[in-house]
Amino acid sequence: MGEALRLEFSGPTRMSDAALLWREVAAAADVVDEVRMPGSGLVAFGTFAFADSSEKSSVLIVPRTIIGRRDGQSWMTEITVSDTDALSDAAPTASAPRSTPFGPEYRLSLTPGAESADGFKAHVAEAVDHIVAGDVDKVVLARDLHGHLPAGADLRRVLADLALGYPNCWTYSVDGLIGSSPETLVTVSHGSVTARVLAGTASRGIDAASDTRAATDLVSSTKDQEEHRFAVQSVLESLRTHTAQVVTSEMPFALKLPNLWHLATDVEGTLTDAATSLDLIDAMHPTAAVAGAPTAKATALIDELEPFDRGRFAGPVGWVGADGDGEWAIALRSAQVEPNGDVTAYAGCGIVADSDPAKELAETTMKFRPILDAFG
Ligand SMILES: C=C(O[C@H]1C=CC=C(C(=O)O)[C@@H]1O)C(=O)O
Repeated sequence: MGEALRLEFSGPTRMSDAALLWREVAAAADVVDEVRMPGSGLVAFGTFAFADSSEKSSVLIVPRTIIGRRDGQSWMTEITVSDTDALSDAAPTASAPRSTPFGPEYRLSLTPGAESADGFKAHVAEAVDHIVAGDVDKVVLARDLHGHLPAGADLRRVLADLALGYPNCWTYSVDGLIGSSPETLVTVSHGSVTARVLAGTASRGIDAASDTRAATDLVSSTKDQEEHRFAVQSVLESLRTHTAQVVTSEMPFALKLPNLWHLATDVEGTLTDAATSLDLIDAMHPTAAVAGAPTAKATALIDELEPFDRGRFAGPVGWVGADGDGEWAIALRSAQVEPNGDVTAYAGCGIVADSDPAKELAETTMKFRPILDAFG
């Protein structure tokens, strides 16, 4: 709740700049932390733009008040900035913030934005041509939906729906970016590094038998395995300079979400240097799960084919503590809510040589479901 400190970044060095500045902020802070749990004490919440050239800012926000809960224990952290006049009214409050009832119910419909359904299929077909021609191995293409929030709409309604509907995902809300992501970019905790890589998707079955078949087919699909392999390789490569003893599950497993199945691989390693979670997101973003492979060629093709700025969609979203530990998800199944009420939602899919434009379009529809249901 509130903002004690807001740090903004942009351009290709947005994450390394954030890592540097956060070290300075943390070193200058006086922290009294009796709880000593991940997320207690000084914490910043962040969301970073996907592209180096994005118009959208990347931010680290230190709230004035944080209510934390972990393993059955709850705490409250109050944060003030002592040497800034503008924040001199940020004196700690003696009592916990009061809860307020949700605002009135509302519904929001989202309609195609800069990329129509037909436009998306045409771009997927173009991407397949590039892959077959050997220009790139995999590229992740997205489309966008737009809407406008009614005045005074209480976003907590949408967040509550997401959190309750997608309990095994990360529900997030940072500077207007909201969503429920199933994919961890990286978690850093006391020298250990973990990540969950997702790529490869199938719809849920309509009954138990067809659902099991959908999962089995996904695990044995060569198209999805290929899509997944690129994503795991990109994570392992980017972790290499900072970690040792990196282990992964031997075979990708099928991860069940309420709206779909994903191919998933868990990765675990040990930090070999003083890298913080911000240094790691800088090293890892963008993985092949959201950009493609090889990275530079895939991001160039995204720039060429997608008719919009992704903003913070598919960028890192999460938190960092004073010691640099933190948890960062990839901002998938997301929507950006602007202060004027404009809403843009995004969903994309990995395109490989065997991709079929109509199936990829259907996959984006499945991936929009968490956001559409929460607003609808
Ligand atoms: C790009 C998205 O999903 C990525 C993560 C999991 C599975 C994916 C896929 O199967 O294409 C994508 O790589 C998205 O949800 O917008």
